[in-house]
Amino acid sequence: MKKKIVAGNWKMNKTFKEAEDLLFGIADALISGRPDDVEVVVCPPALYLELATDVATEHDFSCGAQNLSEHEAGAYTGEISAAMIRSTGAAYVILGHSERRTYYGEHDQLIGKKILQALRHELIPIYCCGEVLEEREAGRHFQVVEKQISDALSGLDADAFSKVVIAYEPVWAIGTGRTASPEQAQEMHAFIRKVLASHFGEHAANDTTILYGGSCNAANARELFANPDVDGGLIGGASLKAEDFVKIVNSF
Ligand SMILES: O=C(CO)COP(=O)(O)O
Repeated sequence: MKKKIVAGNWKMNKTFKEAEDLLFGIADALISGRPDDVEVVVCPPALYLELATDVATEHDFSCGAQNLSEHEAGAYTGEISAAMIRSTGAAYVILGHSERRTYYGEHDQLIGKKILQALRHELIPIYCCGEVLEEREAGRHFQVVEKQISDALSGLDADAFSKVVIAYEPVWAIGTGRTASPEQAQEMHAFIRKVLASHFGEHAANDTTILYGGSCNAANARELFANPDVDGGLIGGASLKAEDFVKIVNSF
């Protein structure tokens, strides 16, 4: 089912005490007011997931991880499995983020395996796609995003899309302060829905929640979320301050 979501990707930030403060800060700010129909998702480093889900359960928000292993279990030093993440009470997992593609060599085929692994363990993948600046300037952004979607999601049945979130994150907008314009975001989100319809059917297109990510903040969220195909945001920097993050939640 398509829904409104605001998700915070903390990336590799916060010590334990800082994470605790931020989680309680978010909980407090949400108590002061929030729209009923927006799901709030917090994605801290995996180390803090159990703590986060404890706070989240009491304050009606959800949690997600930032990555998982494509393997089930076993001798994979340093990896974290889907079952482990699910056992903390987390409901979501960010997969295919451009930072993982760039710094850790993740590619669509591997990400596709991780998506299936997430679904197998009842985690909702937030699949990130988006072009780099060169690709946009060359007019290849639609082609790039279509390929990322068809390659990584090719193993899914049409029914799975009710349990998949897509985040369009143009790489040139991530952490740069340069946001996609509301028109650019809407244009790409509508295109993603068209791609989903043509590869997986109308249901997949209508069921899938599509978030925008890339320098989304309290000042520009309202304009971005006002677009018919923008179902919410995946927030990086602005999710690290409780007040800013909850302002974004209240931008619908
Ligand atoms: O990468 C992002 C979320 O996953 C976006 O990061 P910023 O909001 O810091 O640009």
